[in-house]
Amino acid sequence: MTTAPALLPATARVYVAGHRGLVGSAVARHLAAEGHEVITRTRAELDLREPGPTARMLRDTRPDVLVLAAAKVGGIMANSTYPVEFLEDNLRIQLSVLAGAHAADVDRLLFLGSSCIYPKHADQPIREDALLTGALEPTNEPYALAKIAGIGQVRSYRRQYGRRWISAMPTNLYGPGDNFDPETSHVLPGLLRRFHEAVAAGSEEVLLWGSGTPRREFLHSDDLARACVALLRAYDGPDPVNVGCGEDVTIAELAALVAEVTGFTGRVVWDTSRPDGTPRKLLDVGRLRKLGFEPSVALADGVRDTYRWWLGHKDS
Ligand SMILES: NC(=O)C1=CN([C@@H]2O[C@H](COP(=O)(O)OP(=O)(O)OC[C@H]3O[C@@H](n4cnc5c(N)ncnc54)[C@H](OP(=O)(O)O)[C@@H]3O)[C@@H](O)[C@H]2O)C=CC1
Ligand SMILES: C[C@H]1O[C@H](OP(=O)(O)OP(=O)(O)OC[C@H]2O[C@@H](n3cnc4c(=O)[nH]c(N)nc43)[C@H](O)[C@@H]2O)[C@@H](O)[C@@H](O)C1=O
Repeated sequence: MTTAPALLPATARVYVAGHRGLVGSAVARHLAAEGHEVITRTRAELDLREPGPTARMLRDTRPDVLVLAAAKVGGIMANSTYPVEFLEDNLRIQLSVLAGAHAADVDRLLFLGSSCIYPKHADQPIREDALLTGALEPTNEPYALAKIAGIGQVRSYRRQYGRRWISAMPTNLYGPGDNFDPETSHVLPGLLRRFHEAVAAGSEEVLLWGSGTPRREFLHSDDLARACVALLRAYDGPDPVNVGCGEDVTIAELAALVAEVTGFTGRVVWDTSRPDGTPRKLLDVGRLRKLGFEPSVALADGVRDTYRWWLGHKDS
């Protein structure tokens, strides 16, 4: 009787696509710390939207495992302002990377989607089977559609070719290496920067977006990386797996925490001309917990750690 090879052999060579990003850098760090050879290419070396060069690189390097953490990513305003890039760049990256990985016989592949693939008014906490049961949140529908297509690609390669490929759906992420641009970032780095600059300028007031009432769940990128490794090691099924911490906060509560961390004591004013986005997207993380994963970074610690990182890097 032959047994299937281990899902993540200790000697596996792993290509981390997007290794300079928030997620890719954390995943690459964790895999390297566990002794894996990590293969990387910068965007200047390889534009993953291009199928020919992507297929050639994969054929030449022959990774055993691929983590797709390269994508067009951004906060609510970036998604609303550049819907074409959020749809097309992501579709193109997914098409060229997955087809190239199949041609290069990559045994294990982890595709990263996002909690925004679920319907805007899904029951909370959101289970994986809520996928495709209702209308999406308009501010990020193009991005969500590309990510839903990616889940479909993974499932199709599994069904037609027996590939041991999987999909993970992370909640909102943050950590060292995040994007702190005030217009295109996600809320957490955006708030750290706004509050920091208000303190530096001696301002009494900080202007934040929306109403402050939407709820979001935040996971540190180190926890996400640990979850990715756990999934590669233990999971081999067609359904996506939610990755979160199981708790959420309102944006107003997050603002209070960031004010405390940055030392801001003034007033918060809400700019309701900016979108709120989805009212709530707390993930049901039961499936991930069954694999033995528990997050280890508390939000307050993670925010402090990310603020420290940014203070050390903001001028470089
Ligand atoms: N951040 C979050 O809150 C969440 C992220 N995710 C998912 O996690 C994954 C990683 O996101 P995150 O790390 O935050 O994103 P980042 O923007 O931090 O990193 C994305 C990486 O992809 C690379 N990249 C983008 N386009 C191309 C391209 N055409 N060719 C080659 N490389 C490219 C970027 O390269 P360069 O550095 O050169 O720009 C960057 O290294 C994505 O799939 C995202 O959807 C899911 C849920 C939440
Ligand atoms: C990860 C996830 O990220 C995005 O969805 P989002 O969760 O809505 O994104 P966000 O982090 O940008 O905002 C969260 C909330 O925070 C409020 N908010 C207040 N003040 C600021 C602020 O200064 N910046 C930002 N960005 N938001 C702010 C903002 O109005 C909103 O109510 C999509 O890309 C989606 O596709 C996706 O996958």
